[in-house]
Amino acid sequence: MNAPALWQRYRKHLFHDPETGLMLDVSRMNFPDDFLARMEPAMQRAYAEMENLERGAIANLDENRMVGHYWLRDPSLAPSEEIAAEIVETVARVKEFAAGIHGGTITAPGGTRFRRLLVIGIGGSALGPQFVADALGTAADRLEPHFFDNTDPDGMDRVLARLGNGLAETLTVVISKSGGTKETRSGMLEAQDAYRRAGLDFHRHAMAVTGAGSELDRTATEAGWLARFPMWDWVGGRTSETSAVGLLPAALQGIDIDGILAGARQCDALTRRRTTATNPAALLALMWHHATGGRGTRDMVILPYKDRLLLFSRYLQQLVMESLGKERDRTGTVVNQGIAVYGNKGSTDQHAYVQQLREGINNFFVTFVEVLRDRDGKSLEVEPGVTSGDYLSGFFQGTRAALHENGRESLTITIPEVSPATIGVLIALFERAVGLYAALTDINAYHQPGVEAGKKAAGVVLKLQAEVIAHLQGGGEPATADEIAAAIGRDVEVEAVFHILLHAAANPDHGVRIFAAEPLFQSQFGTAG
Ligand SMILES: O=P(O)(O)OC[C@H]1O[C@H](O)[C@H](O)[C@@H](O)[C@@H]1O
Repeated sequence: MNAPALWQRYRKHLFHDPETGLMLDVSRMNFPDDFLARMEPAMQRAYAEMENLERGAIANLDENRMVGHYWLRDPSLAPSEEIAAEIVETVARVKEFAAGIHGGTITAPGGTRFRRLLVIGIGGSALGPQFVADALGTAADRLEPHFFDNTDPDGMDRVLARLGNGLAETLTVVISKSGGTKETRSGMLEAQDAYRRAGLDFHRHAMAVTGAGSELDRTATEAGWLARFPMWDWVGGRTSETSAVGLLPAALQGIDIDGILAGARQCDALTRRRTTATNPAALLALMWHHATGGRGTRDMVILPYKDRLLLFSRYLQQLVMESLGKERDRTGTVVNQGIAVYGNKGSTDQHAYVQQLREGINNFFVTFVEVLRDRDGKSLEVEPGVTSGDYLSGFFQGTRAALHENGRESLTITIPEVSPATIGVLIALFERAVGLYAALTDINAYHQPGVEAGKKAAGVVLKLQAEVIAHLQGGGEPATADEIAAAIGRDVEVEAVFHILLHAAANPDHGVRIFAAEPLFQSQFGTAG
């Protein structure tokens, strides 16, 4: 297609909303001229389904739950006065608590002002807060955010080292919808121990965001933590950024959460439209369907040309892949659905994998995110008449053109700047696009049966570990993994026994020693000493 034809295609399909500044360009996606018309009946059915969802239908049938994240930014949509009131009250409490911290009416013991924030969570209880904290953080942040988002001891030590002697002025927020996630519980116990070792009362520095009555809720209540904020069963982890999960850490950091909510609300109104050409989420969902055949045959590469949006792809990996990556569709048919998501930021990624995108296997489509504003204020000229921001924009446009010239598809989301409102827009845009795409492909986007398997398997490993360690601590001569597995009647699990022994021998915690041999699996293990 020559330049005039491309310009015509660009103008024909360009979505632009003057109020939010949001633009969506799908012109470099090679969908046939009749594609949108062919998909319209299915799209209308998806709109109808989404309207029912917003009215409070049990849209998550597998867990018999409503799906209410849209109500979080417009409580008037909630299906009951009670839910609407809970939403309004929670936002008010979040803002009130943050104001108390910032104003110094809520302090650590001895009147110490809180200056740092340690958020402990994983999955949807960390990825959204991390994305927003990075995207909107500045040197003027009221509390400096830090995260435990894994059960990695060294990872937590690194964060604690950065906090140094600052635990006394660190407020810890433990986030877990279920209240029972083991990684988050490990993080809480590790943090609690660090406060203890610093001679501090953890409960006077701790808050929780969790489901009412959960294990975490009970812990926080019994220990008298500073505050607890609710998570509801009609908000999924990966769609919880506009609930207290995201709003509390953001408000404590000093971010304008009303701006985030307003942007999301405005985008929700746009993506509620039933005229496809004017609905950016519908256009996104249709482009995903075109690019992947509704089967996930191509990967979604997220390429924001803005450092502040570096974590957007990690956030979208959960939102898209945990929603769409399902074994069965809603009829029970095995479909093994999903769309893989990866990417970091441009132009940096041009020096990493864009080579493959340009010339290699054509198994992807790119989602560029263009941010028009370069920075606050003017830039210096890095060349006569050229700024670094001009280069960034030039590299975005050049990469988009270079991919197109070689038959590689891309779409471009443009926002005027990175702000609370535009971050709210981006979050809401993809939440809706995922929901609409799931409707098009008959998937329940709102449950995650697959993650339970991994959790159960971890429990089996830890039970086996207890048997192995007990056997070794019972004395006896050093023995190989084969001999130990046989001795505890676990011959079949000998490989797992071997991994358990290798890990135990690498750490001082269980008193296990390796007497190394080659090949390695003939090494013997015994108790140290
Ligand atoms: O918030 P929590 O209950 O601790 O759950 C944290 C995460 O756990 C699992 O991985 C779920 O699949 C995620 O959707 C959830 O965000």
